[in-house]
Amino acid sequence: MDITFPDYAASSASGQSKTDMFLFNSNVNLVRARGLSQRLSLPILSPNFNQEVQNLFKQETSKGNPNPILVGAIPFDMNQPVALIAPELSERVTPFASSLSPFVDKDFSHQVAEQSFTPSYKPFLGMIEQALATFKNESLKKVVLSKILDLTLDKTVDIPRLLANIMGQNPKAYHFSMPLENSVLIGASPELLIRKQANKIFSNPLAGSAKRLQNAEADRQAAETLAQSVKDQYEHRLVVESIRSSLMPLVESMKIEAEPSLISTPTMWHLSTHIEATLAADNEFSIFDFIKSMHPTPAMCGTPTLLAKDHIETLEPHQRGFFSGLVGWCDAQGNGEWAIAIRCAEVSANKVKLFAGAGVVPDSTPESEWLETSAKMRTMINAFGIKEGVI
Ligand SMILES: C=C(O[C@@H]1C=C(C(=O)O)C=C[C@H]1O)C(=O)O
Repeated sequence: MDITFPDYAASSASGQSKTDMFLFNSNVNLVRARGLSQRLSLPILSPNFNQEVQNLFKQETSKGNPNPILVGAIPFDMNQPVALIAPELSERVTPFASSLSPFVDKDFSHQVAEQSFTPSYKPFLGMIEQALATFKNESLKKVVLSKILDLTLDKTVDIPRLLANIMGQNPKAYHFSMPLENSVLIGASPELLIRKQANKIFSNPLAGSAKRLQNAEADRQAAETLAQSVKDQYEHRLVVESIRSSLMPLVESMKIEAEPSLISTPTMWHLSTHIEATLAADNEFSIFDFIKSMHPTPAMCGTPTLLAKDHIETLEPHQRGFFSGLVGWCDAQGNGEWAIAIRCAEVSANKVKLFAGAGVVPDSTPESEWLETSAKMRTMINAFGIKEGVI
């Protein structure tokens, strides 16, 4: 790679890094990649997907790359094509926390020229009401419904500067910047679907949310209320149970924290559970086998999965694309990391799409789901330095 890791902050701050650069940082691994050697764009559920991945790695190795990787994004709907590439150049390093969050760029700001929600306020409330009515006569337990905020900004977004600001404001998040065909998918996700390191698997599902508050005492109260909330604990349990049952047939042993803990981002509180599993030494699973079995979890889709997915398709007026899908990387040995594509934006020049979803269960209320989804958009609103009250 032409830029060594320690000068990353400087290069991104001075705009040397281009919008065609892929970056994924988990604070365990920092992966940067540039250029296209090969593209993979079939759905992950295609019967020949794993074979295509293997062929691609073989070809990369025969081109003289001893450690090829695949980087990119997997959509919410696994029947849609992935956007994965084998890059021309890549590097994977262990990041040093001190050089990862260069600074919060106070001068980075944007004005909003136009904005619109899909669905807008009233239809969003109607969508949640329809979901609540469904709980009464179907076996649906939870469905995650989302909205999109389309913004037209006063100027073209400087992607490297936005990325530096995302990292500065959210040092503990999974940072990503992924070039798509006509846009860049960029964000700071708090949620890890899977990290695979040799025969160890880690997952950190979140579900159950509360907005952070300015006043320290009120903020602490909000966290306390979330921890005690029967509704949020139920929403969370559905996710953990689903991950447990999808991992069970593939692993030798599994450790799941008995109780969820509270985690915070600069804008939200969440209930979080750490899951760790060990695979049999002679296992031949690829990381994509785990993804196919785990994704989409009830944190992004609902319970039961297929029924919830049908309801999402009927109720949401928009296509999710890569939102609530996955962003990450993997190598030919089956190691890799995939974060959930939330708290992110799709940026194309001065056009920005923000996305946020919320888990709806029988105790949900339409207004609070509207407020929760708006609060989740704050991560990216703050990263763009948008000061006026758009949400
Ligand atoms: C869907 C999103 O967030 C997810 C939904 C959550 C919830 O419903 O409480 C919490 C964290 C995430 O798993 C999002 O941020 O858009």
